[in-house]
Amino acid sequence: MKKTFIELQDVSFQYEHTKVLHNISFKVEEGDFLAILGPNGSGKSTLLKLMLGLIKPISGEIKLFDEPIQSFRHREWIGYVSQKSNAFNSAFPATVEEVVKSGLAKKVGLFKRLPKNSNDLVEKALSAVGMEKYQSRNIGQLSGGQQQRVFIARALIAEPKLLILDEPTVGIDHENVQSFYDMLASLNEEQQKTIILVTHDVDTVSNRISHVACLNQTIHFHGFKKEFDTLSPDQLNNWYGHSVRKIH
Ligand SMILES: Nc1ncnc2c1ncn2[C@@H]1O[C@H](COP(=O)(O)OP(=O)(O)OP(=O)(O)O)[C@@H](O)[C@H]1O
Repeated sequence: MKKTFIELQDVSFQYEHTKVLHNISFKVEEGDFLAILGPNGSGKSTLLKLMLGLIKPISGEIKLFDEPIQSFRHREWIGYVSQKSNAFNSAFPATVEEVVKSGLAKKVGLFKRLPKNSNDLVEKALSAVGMEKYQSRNIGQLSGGQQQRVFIARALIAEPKLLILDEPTVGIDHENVQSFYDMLASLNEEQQKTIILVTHDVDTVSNRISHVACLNQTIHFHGFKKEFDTLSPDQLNNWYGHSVRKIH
């Protein structure tokens, strides 16, 4: 039987007086490659923050790797790449290698000595995202998509079981989105990484994704990508609250 990595049961959340999430229940299992899809303001980032334990629900229960989130201690099992991580300007004084190495702190502790094989680990993480040739480049000199790959490598170096990516394709031009998804699919299939990403853009829900969850304050649909493809445009428009295009 597949292991459950994340489970939410009747989770609700509000900021002061604004209700954001209502009775959310769903599971993410080992091996899933899940896209959480929802319009701007639908609560996607809030849902990720709840899953990461950065905020607490007002009601409901969250489990990580079958343990209540309150007692879960293996933070290094979860790699998170936030929406704003690739907002570097070209003068930022850090190389790709340094950025990726900084991800080791999560595994070995902030002030501990880096392992002897840390250079090999950097190479391995960079090659998993197709960025091995950029090791000594300045991070600020890379494109948005390349920076995003480097930040995924920084998460990968701590060897997480689960990768959580907030709007990873923002800043990647249309021609490069497909190869970006191919890279994520190879992390999912060849390196057995379970992946959750959130996106507001229906057009970027690639065929490489295995599952889709549609979120707008609550979960309107959660199932295989193939089932998602059979939904009518009207259903999708209803959940979104405005007209959206679905090309896949
Ligand atoms: N710290 C906060 N305090 C009060 N309200 C907030 C806060 N953060 C988010 N919100 C509100 O909660 C709602 C959901 O925000 P959230 O960022 O989770 O949505 P999202 O789906 O990730 O949006 P986007 O696609 O624009 O990033 C929005 O109405 C937002 O204005």
